[in-house]
This record gives sequence, structure tokens and C-alpha cells, in this order.
Amino acid sequence: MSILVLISGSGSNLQALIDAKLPIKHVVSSSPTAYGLERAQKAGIPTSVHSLQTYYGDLPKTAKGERKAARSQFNKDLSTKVLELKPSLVVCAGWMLILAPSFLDPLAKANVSIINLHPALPGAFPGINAIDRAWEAGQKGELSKGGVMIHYVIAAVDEGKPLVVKEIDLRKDETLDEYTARVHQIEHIAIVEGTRKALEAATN
Ligand SMILES: Nc1nc2c(c(=O)[nH]1)N[C@@H](CN(C=O)c1ccc(C(=O)N[C@@H](CCC(=O)O)C(=O)O)cc1)CN2
Ligand SMILES: NCC(=O)N[C@@H]1O[C@H](COP(=O)([O-])[O-])[C@@H](O)[C@H]1O
Repeated sequence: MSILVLISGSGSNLQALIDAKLPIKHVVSSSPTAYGLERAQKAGIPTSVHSLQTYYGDLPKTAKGERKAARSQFNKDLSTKVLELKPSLVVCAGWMLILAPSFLDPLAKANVSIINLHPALPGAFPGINAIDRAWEAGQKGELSKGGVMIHYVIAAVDEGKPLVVKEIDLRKDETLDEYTARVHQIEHIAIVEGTRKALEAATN
């Protein structure tokens, strides 16, 4: 049993997985400057970088067709790299790119599940900046609960079946930084719990 972790940034959730002694086989970062790469290397975990910018090269943003093709190849090549490493499970721990069917389909065919950490409750604030959006809704009195979930990854972003859901109360007298710090604390618990659950499901 082993997991492959996808990251894009600081890697504090990767660090939670490392500290919990989960069987991490490899870490792939979408960014060559992600601090999470240093965390993995310090823990003796092999790493690699798979950068979308490398596939885009000098293509201008107006070259929509060529960029779409490049992004599909990025996803296909990522699936090849991942499947060559034969993980039991892929964990998106702050992976900040939407995964295309050219990645999802080969993994589904190989029965390799993918899970993701998302800092919101099921059905709320899909996509990026979910922490800020939840906090703002709380400040406006529109929402009393934020949260964190670990969910299976499907093509529809952040709509896969939840594995772990943890609610967090939204407080009017709390700054964004204070709320964010609480969310991160819960994330680090949820990602270990969710990864253990998904690993168990993958082996049964
Ligand atoms: N097909 C799926 N891909 C991903 C999922 C998913 O559920 N299905 N979860 C995400 C993680 N994530 C939220 O939890 C997320 C990350 C990034 C984005 C996004 O819009 N990315 C943009 C780039 C954003 C930017 O850099 O400013 C993009 O990919 O073009 C949405 C959701 C992981 N992938
Ligand atoms: N939609 C996904 C998303 O927004 N994920 C966010 O990326 C961060 C990664 O932090 P890390 O690199 O320190 O683990 C996490 O805090 C999580 O909220």
C-alpha cells in the first residue's frame, strides 16, 4: 500500500501526512518552487515536478486551441507518470489545477482512486479561494458554518463523494487570518483521517 501526493505550494498538508507516517511513495508538484518539495526531500521521499507552464511554453493566452491541447497532454503525461509509480491512492494536497479526463480516465481504468482536500463543506464554494469566500459569507451573516472536506475526485470540481466532513463555526468577531488558521488546523486532521479511510477502502 502506498500513496502518491500531488501538491502545488507550501505542503503543510503533505507535512501532516508525513508526520502521521502514511506510506508516501512519491510527491509530484505542479510548481518547481513549492516548499512542499523541500518537506518531501527532508523526509526522504522522492519528488518530481510536473509544470503546466512547461507545456504552455511561449504559447500566448490567445492561443486557446493550442493551450487546450497542451493542457490535455499535460494531464495525459501526468497520468502516465503516476501509473508508472503504481500507487494505491493519489492524494491532492493543495494541488491547484483542475484535473482533466485525460488524467482521470486512465487512473479510473487502473482502479487508482484520487482524493482531494477542500476547505469548504459539500456543495459550498467549489474551486479556489474557498476559505476567503466562506469567511466573507460569515461576515455578511449569510452563513454560520464553514468547514473542510476530503472527497473523491471526479471531473466535476469538488463534487465527488465526501469521505470526511468537518464543520467549522464562522465567527463575526474573527479576522480572515484567524479563521484561516483554524481551517488549516482542521485540514491537517482531516487529510490524515481521509487518507487512512481511502487507503482502507482501496485495499478491501
Ligand atoms: N477534476 C477535478 N480536478 C480537481 C479537483 C476536483 O474535484 N476535480 N479538486 C481540485 C482542488 N481544488 C479544490 O479543492 C481546485 C484547485 C484549483 C482549481 C482551479 O480553478 N484551478 C485553475 C487555476 C487557478 C489559478 O491558478 O488561479 C485551473 O486549473 O485552471 C479548482 C479547484 C484539484 N483538481
Ligand atoms: N481547492 C483546493 C484548495 O484551495 N486547497 C487549499 O490549498 C492549501 C494547501 O496548503 P498546503 O500546500 O500548505 O498543504 C490548503 O490550505 C487548502 O485549503
